[in-house]
Order: sequence, then C-alpha cells, then structure tokens
Amino acid sequence: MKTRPLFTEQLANAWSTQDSMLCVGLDPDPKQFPASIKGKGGAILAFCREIVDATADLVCAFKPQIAYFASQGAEDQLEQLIDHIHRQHPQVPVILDSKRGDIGSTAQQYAIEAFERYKADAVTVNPYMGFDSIEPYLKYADKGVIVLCRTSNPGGSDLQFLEVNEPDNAAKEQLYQRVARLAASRWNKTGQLGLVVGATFPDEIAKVRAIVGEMPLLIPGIGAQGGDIPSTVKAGTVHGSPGTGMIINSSRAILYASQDSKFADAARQVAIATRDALRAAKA
Ligand SMILES: O=C(O)c1cc(=O)[nH]c(=O)n1[C@@H]1O[C@H](COP(=O)(O)O)[C@@H](O)[C@H]1O
Repeated sequence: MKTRPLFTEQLANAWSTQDSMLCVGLDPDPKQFPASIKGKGGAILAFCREIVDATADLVCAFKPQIAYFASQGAEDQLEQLIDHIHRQHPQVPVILDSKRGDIGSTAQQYAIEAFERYKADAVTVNPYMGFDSIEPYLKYADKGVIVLCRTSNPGGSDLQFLEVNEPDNAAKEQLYQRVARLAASRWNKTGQLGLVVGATFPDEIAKVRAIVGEMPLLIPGIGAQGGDIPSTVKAGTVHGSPGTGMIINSSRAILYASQDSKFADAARQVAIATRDALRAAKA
C-alpha cells in the first residue's frame, strides 16, 4: 500500500474536496445489529464495512472506537476494517479512538498499537499524565495526536473545570484551558496535535478555539448526546476559513438509524442530513 500523506494534509484535503466536517464514529454494538447480520461470524467487520462504504463520500474522517472491538475479541476485525478504509477510501483519514495515557515506556507500546498494528492516521490520547505520556506518539511524524481537553460527558466537569493557577502570571484558568494552552504551545513542537472538545459545551469550544487558533478540534456530542449543530459550528469556526478546523463526530445516531436489512441506506440518509446541517451552519 502507498505511503499515506500527513494527517494534517489528509484533513485539509477532506475538508475541501468532500466539503464536509462530519466524522462517522464506528462504535459497533452487536446488540443493535440488524437481524441479517446479528450472530454471524465477522459480523462487526461486515456491519462497519457497509456503513463505511455507504458514507465515505460524506465525511472528513472515520473514528473507530477500540473498546467496541476489544470487548468482543474483535481486534482482527478492527485491523481489517482500517485496511479496508485505506484501500477503498484512501481519501478518508482514520482516527483510532483509544484515549490511552501512561508513562513513556508504556505509551510507546500504545503508539505501536495505534500506528503500526492498526495503521491509524491519528489517535486520541488522555493528557492526565503529562507531556512524556504523549511524546512517544509524536515520533510518528506523519500522524495526528488528538488530546482530550473538554470532554462531552457531564462528569468531565469534575476535573476539567477546576481552576488552576497560570504559573507565569498567577492568573486563574480552568484545567481544560490549561490543556488547550499547553497543546497550542510547549507540547505542540511538531504541529501534530489536535484537541477533543464536546459539542455539548459550545461556550468552551469557543474558548478553546480562541486559545489554539487553527488547530483541528475533534468534536463529539452531536446526535445521540444532543449537542446543537449551529452553536457548535459557530463556536468552533476558524476565523476566515469556514468549513475547516473541525471533525464533528456522530456515532449511534448514524449507525443505528435503522435495524432492518437496509440499515446502511438509512445510515447514509442520516449522514447526508447531518453533513448538510453542518454545511448550513458554516459562517
Ligand atoms: O474522544 C472521543 O471520541 C469522545 C470524547 C468525548 O468527550 N465524548 C465522546 O463521546 N467521545 C466518543 O465519541 C463517540 C460519541 O458517540 P455518539 O454519542 O453515539 O455520537 C463515542 O465513541 C465516544 O467514546
């Protein structure tokens, strides 16, 4: 297989040629599969492949969530799915959502897992253990590394909203703002970083955008979690470049649009409606 372009170039290309900020999240839950697939060998791969083939022209990225594969002992199907996307839809970058975080030597193994085993173009990581837990991923210079910042879940506020002191000037900011500031400066020596900010918190999306400039934001939380599309897009818009800078994820609302044998067609219709709503909200 040909070498893949830099993740940042793949994204820029997908935003412009597909004119889409939609990311379809691949969170395959066998309990919600249609009867035509349920219980069959390789069902997870078959289900995801149909969704991918039905939506690849509508998206700027796919985001498989590793837990949905690992919990079913289906890591081999995840490998085959990413290989399928690279071969059949090479214009679409793959973000492996694994949210790992560990000391450097162990993070090195997680980086091998994401980039050498699964051949993802980018990976989500947890910043709680600091820069040396992120650094091993940055050695893969063509890959993207997307750091959790202000997550979409209610419990994210438990820690991310805590006030911390700015060491240089003693001004206070919240922990997620500190993460954004580090990701936009000291941590981002190689320009590979992006941030996760939930669509359920548009005010914080705007604050993060003001800190990080053009940095790509992965924004989950529209669809099943109820995030508002117009406020999300308005808050995350890169000044002067509408339609860029955001990878806006929806998983369940698209994957399980229908549970009959035409589930992929139904998923495509919801993906079209979501992509168009994101386009319509562009400044
Ligand atoms: O990193 C993520 O992708 C993520 C971060 C976050 O703050 N919230 C969040 O929902 N996610 C993921 O985004 C997806 C959201 O799925 P839906 O709620 O079904 O659209 C899931 O795979 C979550 O694990």
